[in-house]
Amino acid sequence: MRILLIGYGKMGKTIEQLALSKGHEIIGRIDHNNAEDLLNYTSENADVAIEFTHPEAAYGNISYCLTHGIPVVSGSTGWLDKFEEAVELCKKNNGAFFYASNYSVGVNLFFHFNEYIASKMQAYPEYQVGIREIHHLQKVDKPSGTGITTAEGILSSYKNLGGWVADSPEEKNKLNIASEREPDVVGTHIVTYSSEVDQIELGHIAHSRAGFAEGAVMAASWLVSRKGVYGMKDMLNL
Ligand SMILES: NC(=O)C1=CN([C@@H]2O[C@H](COP(=O)(O)OP(=O)(O)OC[C@H]3O[C@@H](n4cnc5c(N)ncnc54)[C@H](OP(=O)(O)O)[C@@H]3O)[C@@H](O)[C@H]2O)C=CC1
Ligand SMILES: O=C(O)C1=N[C@H](C(=O)O)C[C@H](O)C1
Repeated sequence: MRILLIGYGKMGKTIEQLALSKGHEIIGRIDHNNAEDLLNYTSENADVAIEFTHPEAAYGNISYCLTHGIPVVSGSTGWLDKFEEAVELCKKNNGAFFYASNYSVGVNLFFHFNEYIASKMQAYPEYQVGIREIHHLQKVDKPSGTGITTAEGILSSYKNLGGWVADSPEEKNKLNIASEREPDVVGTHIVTYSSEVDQIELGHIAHSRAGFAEGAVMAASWLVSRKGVYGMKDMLNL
């Protein structure tokens, strides 16, 4: 595949290495400094774009791809207030758009088990549920996209909780997502059910960015022959 990398930071570089090792071609690398070079790309020269940038930049990059016939795989977080607009744009342009807050297969299994556990735990109100996410110091958004997806998985069963809150454990009728920032932590997510007498935990710890890159390149290969809006549940049949 001829891959256009939009975002050439930690993820862009990890994806490049993996994609080259699998025999793909990187036809362009876009970052903050050469953002206008995006205008050089269309469906004529790019088979797919893989976009990992910044909350402020993601929607613009995705909409460019969707309006220029380039299938786009995005992993950027912190921009999802515009997600429905991206979905509409994709439909209007008969485009192809893949989004995941986390491309690791392990995290998507964690999402699956998280939903199952929540469906059982909601019957036991003596357990208070909470989420912790821990990331490196360079992360610009919080809570993490993965933390928010985890919260949505719990809230689909916990109808009595009126949404999630960030770093506000005192709001007892909401699901708290606690964010911690520490040097060199790739991405850790832990769901805790805590009672007076015991505690149950489900967690995922990423040891490197390789799992995110694997999933993103897999999604790009999967998307190029499709039209529509997709996520990891579609690709992995979860
Ligand atoms: N879904 C998933 O599985 C994962 C998602 N992420 C998410 O991916 C995103 C990127 O993460 P990461 O690579 O670690 O971050 P980095 O900060 O290392 O890299 C971000 C890159 O985006 C570039 N960028 C910023 N603004 C623009 C713009 N306007 N146009 C084009 N490029 C731009 C930056 O350029 P410059 O350096 O010049 O500013 C940099 O190259 C984040 O939102 C993160 O949360 C991360 C890991 C996994
Ligand atoms: O910024 C990161 O690094 C990560 N971001 C994603 C998120 O916000 O969930 C995924 C992963 O945890 C790493």
